[in-house]
Amino acid sequence: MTASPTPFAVTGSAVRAAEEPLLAAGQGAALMRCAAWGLAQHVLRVLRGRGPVAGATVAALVGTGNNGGDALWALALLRRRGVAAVAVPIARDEHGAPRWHAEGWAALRAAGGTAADVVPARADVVVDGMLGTGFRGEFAVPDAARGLPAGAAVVACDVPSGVDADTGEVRGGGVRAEVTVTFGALKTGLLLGDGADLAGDVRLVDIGLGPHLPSAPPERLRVMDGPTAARLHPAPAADGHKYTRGVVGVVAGSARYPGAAVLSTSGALEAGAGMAHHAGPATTRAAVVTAHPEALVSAEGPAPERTDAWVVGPGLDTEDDARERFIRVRDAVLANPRAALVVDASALTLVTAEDLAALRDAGARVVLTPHAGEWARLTERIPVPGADGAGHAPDELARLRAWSAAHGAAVLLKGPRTLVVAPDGEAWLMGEGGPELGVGGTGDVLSGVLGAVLAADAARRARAAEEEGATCGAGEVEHVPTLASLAAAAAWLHARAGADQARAGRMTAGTLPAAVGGTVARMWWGEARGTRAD
Ligand SMILES: NC(=O)C1=CN([C@@H]2O[C@H](COP(=O)(O)OP(=O)(O)OC[C@H]3O[C@@H](n4cnc5c(N)ncnc54)[C@H](O)[C@@H]3O)[C@@H](O)[C@H]2O)[C@@H](O)CC1
Ligand SMILES: Nc1ncnc2c1ncn2[C@@H]1O[C@H](COP(=O)(O)OP(=O)(O)O)[C@@H](O)[C@H]1O
Repeated sequence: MTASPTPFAVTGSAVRAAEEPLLAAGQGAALMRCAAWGLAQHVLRVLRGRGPVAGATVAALVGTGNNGGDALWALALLRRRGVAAVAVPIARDEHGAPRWHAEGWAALRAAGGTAADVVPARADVVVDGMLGTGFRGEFAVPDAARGLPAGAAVVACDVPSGVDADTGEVRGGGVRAEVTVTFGALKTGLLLGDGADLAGDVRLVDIGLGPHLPSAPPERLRVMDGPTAARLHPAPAADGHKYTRGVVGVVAGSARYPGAAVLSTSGALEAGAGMAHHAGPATTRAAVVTAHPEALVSAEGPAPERTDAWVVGPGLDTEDDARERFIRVRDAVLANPRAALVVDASALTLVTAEDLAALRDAGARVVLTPHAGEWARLTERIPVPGADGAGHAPDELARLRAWSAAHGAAVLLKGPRTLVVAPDGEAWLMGEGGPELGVGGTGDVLSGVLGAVLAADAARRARAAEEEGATCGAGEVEHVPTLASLAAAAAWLHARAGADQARAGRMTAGTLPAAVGGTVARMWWGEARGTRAD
């Protein structure tokens, strides 16, 4: 199987930096032509979806910089396809002449395009070529961009105007696009925050920047997808057994919240754990074995040295013995830091900066899994370093990275766009799934899925280390999946399962683990054996 490359995004600033050597080598015009050609192809695609191309009208709102230049060149190409191409400048000089890319306008005029003060009411497509990666300060929406024809599709050139291509922040006004055609690389600002809401369907046009783009964190934001998740959570080896598939310790649930123990343990088992061992009070132990006869249960949990990953937190009763239960898990991981640790739900209110420091110093692989509210409360207790008085660093991704780096633990911030960051700045976006997951208990399931994915990885590492020892280190050192990538893969599996089960008309967290099982089975063994989520 040839591995498809994992999608990624970089900041707009990184793209600008990547362009610099090419601009210095006199390739600016060629880059722009390339971008304009890609933009024109996507506008044609939109036009074809609406009717005949010849005779259609495309207007572009054109700014003063190269973003406007792209739009003008694209209009010139479209004009040659029989499209009525109209350029609307958004800035004029003191003599009333448009301030825009001179060569682009000359090309459009030569092709038979026209200029106008307003977007014609008959426009089928409006290209937003006002501001791209050069956007600074605030965007005051010009009159020409207000009240666009209701039937026109808006296609943004590179970045919707008003969106910060680095962060997704919208400053001043912002343009809402149906399609954003972006050049050189996906921009992080199109995948995060309000920028993601405004960008619509994002299409990437390769303009040959690849070798010049940054390859390392913190510039890259990787995007989790199915093939990548499948590589990170592979089918068990033919000679695999329960220990090589990973043992998950699940410290969850309480007399008050027994269901969380069931959901988390079910998530671990259905995601393929070799064994799940639940530690809890009699009530939760009974509930877990009733739901899963294959689960092990005890008051104290599995032996630290036999455990590959621990999940702690879902449904702990913080008015009861929750801190003691958390400490037992922390100490088990300190005793065997080969085991990964998932800190979820109630445990997010129990973990201290000192706990995290001890775990980091022991080399443990820790992932905290807050939703937005838990993240806000966590960072009140354990602040983001460098945050201003209001507790705000520049943007969410930067805050996550700063916190993770300071405390040596990965963070998986749950939500409609789940983000995972690791202490070295590695970051993943998981955009799979939708609001069907927004029901109580789905996070508990995720904690178990995450435990299983991390346990499988820890068990594989242990086995590889043993085999390495047996061959006196002669073997090749394999690529080691990172903690952040594994966590993002688990979130992808969970979200895909949610989408699968929603399509099948099931909407509760209780049925989600079975859908996880179906999703994993399809991933491992193909459609024929993966029927449960259908
Ligand atoms: N640099 C290159 O070689 C390439 C650039 N490309 C395009 O060029 C764009 C970047 O071009 P530029 O660097 O010229 O930047 P932009 O065209 O994004 O914007 C710069 C212009 O907008 C003005 N401006 C900035 N913030 C403003 C605000 N808040 N309100 C009003 N005006 C504002 C600036 O004064 C400047 O005139 C990219 O997004 C992409 O579309 C592509 O053609 C590919 C090649
Ligand atoms: N609108 C949404 N779109 C996509 N995923 C969502 C949405 N709302 C919630 N989720 C996902 O659902 C899960 C909810 O987890 P959590 O808030 O911990 O719930 P609980 O504590 O009830 O188990 C997370 O994986 C989150 O990413």
